[in-house]
Amino acid sequence: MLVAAGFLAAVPAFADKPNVVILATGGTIAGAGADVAKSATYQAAKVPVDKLIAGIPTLGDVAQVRGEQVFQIASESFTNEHLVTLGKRVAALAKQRDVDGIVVTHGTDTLEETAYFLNLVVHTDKPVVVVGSMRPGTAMSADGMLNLFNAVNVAASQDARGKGVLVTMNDELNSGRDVSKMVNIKTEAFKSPWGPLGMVVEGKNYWFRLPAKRHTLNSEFDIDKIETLAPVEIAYGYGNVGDTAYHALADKGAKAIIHAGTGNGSVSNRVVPALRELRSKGVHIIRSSHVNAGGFVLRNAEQPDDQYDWLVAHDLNPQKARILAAVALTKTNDSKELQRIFWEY
Ligand SMILES: NC(=O)CC[C@H](N)C(=O)O
Repeated sequence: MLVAAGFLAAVPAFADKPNVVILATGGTIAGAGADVAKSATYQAAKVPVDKLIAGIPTLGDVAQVRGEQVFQIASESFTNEHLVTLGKRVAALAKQRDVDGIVVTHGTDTLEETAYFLNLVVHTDKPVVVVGSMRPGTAMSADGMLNLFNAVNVAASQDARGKGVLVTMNDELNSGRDVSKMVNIKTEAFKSPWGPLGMVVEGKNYWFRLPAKRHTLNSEFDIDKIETLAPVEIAYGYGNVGDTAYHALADKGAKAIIHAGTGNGSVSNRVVPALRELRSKGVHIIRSSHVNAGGFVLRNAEQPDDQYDWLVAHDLNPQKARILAAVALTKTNDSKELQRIFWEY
């Protein structure tokens, strides 16, 4: 930690160790099961953050660590309000001179959404690391302890600065922008379609690549200026689909609908008229793809987006596209601007 000479007297004796704050929100990493064999049936969001920290005595060798219990929930119950509250807390801590890095413990179901959200809206170059686990701490071969140990190491390290929000699971260092839960029963659950940024092994980071998209300090979005997110919903594409869901979501007030399309964001001819009608009424239509290993949706491929004034989410999966649209719509309602944002972030 760099400290101006004039402030040295105020720095406490443990100042040689970086200060890391763990913001706990729940999930399996705070889960508990009935016995050691229960790796998949257990209750999420049970164990308080102080107990998680106390469970890893060697954390004290890495950093001066303290915890805050922000929420205690399963992440499928995260709302936009939870995102805004958490984002503001991360941003406030990042501004503190006595905080060097921040870890967010999180359920894995929507971890990829929160990590991308923080990556978009928190203006800091300090490491922000989001982490979860696939097995509760009460199970044999629980993965949370090592994942959290790695997360604190990354948050405490100088070389993790300026790389955007990171996710450390299964020894990999992934960008919070790219990473997604690909499988829900393996500890190797989180993957980035374009590969990890690096590995964290025995507390040391090994970097192989850098994020190319705008994030954190280089983002035009700032959580300090956001109070609510725009209502954005997702509708799924599949064979025999009809237009009911799209109309229902728009009737409930959606400002944008993410089309979680088949293949490269293709749209059934049974749905196209409804989407054109909704766009003419002001609802943004954003074509994304629900293919598992990573979609890649280009403008005017499959559908004439220029003619219909629709948008494409490019490589963002539907849930990440929802996050970006919900943030972007707090700044602009212009479709050209929104499309620029989808290319840049
Ligand atoms: N592995 C997990 O964390 C899943 C538990 C729970 N569904 C959650 O997302 O919080």
